[in-house]
Amino acid sequence: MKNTRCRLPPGPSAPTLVQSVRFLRDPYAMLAAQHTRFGDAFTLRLAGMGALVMVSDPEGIRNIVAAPPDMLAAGRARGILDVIYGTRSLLTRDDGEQAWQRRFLMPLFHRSHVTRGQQLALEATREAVATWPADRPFPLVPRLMSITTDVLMRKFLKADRDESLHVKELLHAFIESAHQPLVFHLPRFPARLSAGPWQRYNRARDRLDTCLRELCATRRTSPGTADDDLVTALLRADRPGGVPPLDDDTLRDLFVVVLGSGAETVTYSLAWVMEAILAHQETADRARAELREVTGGSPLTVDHLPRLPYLTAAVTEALRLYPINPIVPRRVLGPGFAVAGVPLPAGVHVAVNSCGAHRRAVAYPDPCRFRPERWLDTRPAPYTWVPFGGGARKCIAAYFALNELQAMAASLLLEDGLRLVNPVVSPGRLLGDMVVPSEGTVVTFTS
Ligand code: HEM
Repeated sequence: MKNTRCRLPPGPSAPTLVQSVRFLRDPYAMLAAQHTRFGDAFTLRLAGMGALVMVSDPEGIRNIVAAPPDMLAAGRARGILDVIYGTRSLLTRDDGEQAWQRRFLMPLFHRSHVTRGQQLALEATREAVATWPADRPFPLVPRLMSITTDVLMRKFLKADRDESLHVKELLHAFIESAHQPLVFHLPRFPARLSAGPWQRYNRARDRLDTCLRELCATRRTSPGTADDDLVTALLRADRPGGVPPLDDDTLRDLFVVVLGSGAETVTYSLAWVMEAILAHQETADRARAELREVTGGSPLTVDHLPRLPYLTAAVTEALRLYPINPIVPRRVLGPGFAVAGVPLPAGVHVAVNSCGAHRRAVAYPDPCRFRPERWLDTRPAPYTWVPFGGGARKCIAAYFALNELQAMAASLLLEDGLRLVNPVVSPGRLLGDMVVPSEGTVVTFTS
């Protein structure tokens, strides 16, 4: 261990527990402090990951995301997520099955599906906002989670209203139980002691898994169409010769990845987008003025969305300052990979430090300022804006999610009565492997 420490880029000397607690409590502040102190390459020690080399310069990032899979593995680096997504989906594996699942799922998020996704996002947002409480503070995050899950369910689950509600309830209860810090960081414990948060987690997982197994059984006997039902599409998929059809456990993991991680990532990103815009009065006024001009007072439709350059810039800028996955990790599998000239031994983790990359002054003058204008005439230079990761394991839904975010933000901003209770951007806290606004974005709403 001592040797390994000597060979890695420098980093804070505090014990793993102390570094982990700091990261858990305020990930952005912790990473910014280390970036200022050590520069573009430094080593953290975090519980569940061990030594983690963080990289934020474009060339270093390119080297990470372009490394061959037998040198750096993404799935194995995400092992901490097994507690939610299991071990059989593309998220947490690196083999030929991962490649097959990726090839199968990517077309479902292709550009040709974006307009439909935005339409669903506008409908679901409008319906939800009509039910929000007026004139009293409430956290926006759970309400956004409900909308983003509805969008994905309407796209991927052919089910009646009651069945959808049931699946949604079980999915949310399961995710919430898995996010309890004790469960998330010590998931193997419940095998020996089923009590407290582990007991809640085991029960929630069993209920969800039973429901999804029943769903698979129903789809086997009375399928939907491959166009509107993910389970049917997966059951009917052509598998390469000799590869067995997908079993229920794999279908379960894929379902939880697409609906669960899909909804969470969009929810937390949207919460940051809304905090950033609403906390900056000039930005909020300008985005609302743009919306009013483009819609001309008529209801917002998907046709208006491509004509909102300022709002699009504000979304891009919010994802720059508040990337929900500030650590995009890979596991070093063998010799040959170096960071800043330091060869990394097998077994350590190396990660794209998106938080650091997004706050480099050379790429972004006045980097800590929220300034959507910087995007009005510019596109990000390669490997300087990486909220969706990169390379062969880049997010399969990046373009789809970006457009969904823009549609939902537009719909929410048209509500003039939506205000932050405390009009500043909150610090973040870690929830699972994502950063969320610490208080869940508390707002008031006057209809
Ligand atoms: C704003 C929303 C989103 C953000 C910020 C986001 C971010 C990310 C990031 C950082 C990665 C890791 C990339 C890497 O390791 O290089 C990733 C991977 C992934 N994302 Fe997303 N994501 C979002 C939305 C979604 C949605 C809506 C879905 C599906 C419905 C999705 C499904 C996936 C999957 C399956 C992977 C793993 C791909 C693989 O390993 O081959 N994401 N995402």
